[in-house]
Amino acid sequence: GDISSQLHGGYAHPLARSWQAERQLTKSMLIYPLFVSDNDDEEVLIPSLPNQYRRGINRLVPFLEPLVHKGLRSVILFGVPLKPGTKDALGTAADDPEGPVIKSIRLLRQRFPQLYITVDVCLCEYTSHGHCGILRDDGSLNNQLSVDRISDVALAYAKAGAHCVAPSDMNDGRIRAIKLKLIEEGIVHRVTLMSYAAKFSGCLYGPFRDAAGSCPSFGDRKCYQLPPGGRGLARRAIVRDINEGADIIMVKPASQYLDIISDAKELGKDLPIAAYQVSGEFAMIHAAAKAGVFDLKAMAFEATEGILRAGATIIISYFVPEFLDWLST
Ligand SMILES: NCC[C@H](CC(=O)O)[C@@H](CN)CCC(=O)O
Ligand SMILES: [Zn+2]
Repeated sequence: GDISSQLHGGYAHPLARSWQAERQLTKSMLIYPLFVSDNDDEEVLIPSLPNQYRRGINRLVPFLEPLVHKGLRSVILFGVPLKPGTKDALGTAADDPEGPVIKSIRLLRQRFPQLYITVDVCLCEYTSHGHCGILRDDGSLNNQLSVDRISDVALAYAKAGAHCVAPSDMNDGRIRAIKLKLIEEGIVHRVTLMSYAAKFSGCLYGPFRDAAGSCPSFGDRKCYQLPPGGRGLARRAIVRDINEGADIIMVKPASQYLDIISDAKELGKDLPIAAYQVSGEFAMIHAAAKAGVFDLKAMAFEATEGILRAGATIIISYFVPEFLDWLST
């Protein structure tokens, strides 16, 4: 038949099939989420998040040592304050110099000099109301107070030694505020600002909230995380955060938002794009594999193929320990 109709020859061999992909998954693309609590010696399985644990600071090094040896390059830290009385309306504990996050930043920088330490910046784990900011009397986010507080927390983490701060709060203008404080402090040259620029509200964060104890005590996050149908809003938020000084743009969740990842790559073609395969995506793949829908490893890889194809070159995933075993580079 007509020669232009013949495509099979271009992917007849496994290597030729791998050449068809613009981006290949490598260990250096992977960031592994860690839950660090203020109970120094605990190591507690998180029931809704398969194989994931909440750990106290004394359990981090023994856990990470073999992973670093296998090629783990980066982690993202989430603080989980468990001590009663820690939470308040302002999320005061978020930048407690004796808190689990700041102590872990110092420990990991000292113990694993090559490990790139990313730190999530938010207040929802530390506020009594569980929202990602400081509230007005009517329960809505007070933008000015929230942005002031979030940028103070980001600065504290950066001063403690974080290579990267990643504000997941979704308050308007927090990227600009963080960038300005890093500049004023004279450390902007050594701190990456990764924005959760397009982060959508929805039902895929449940297991994380179980792990982090970060459920909103009332209402929801629909007035600050993006509405799932808001493609235009996401494009506007991505452009805004690039203009406010973000060094990396993140889209979250990942597999249900591949068009947004593609938009982020188009709008931020000169920046690395990150994607967060969230707790619900991860738990769903495990649950389906357990139900016999597909092989776990095959689906873990197929999900990342889509995320890479859409344009991400950084993936935050709870599968990272497995990928360190499954990948050769
Ligand atoms: N700061 C918000 C945390 C947010 C979940 C939520 O909206 O509660 C994500 C963490 N950045 C959840 C991540 C996940 O589900 O894996
Ligand atoms: Zn939050």
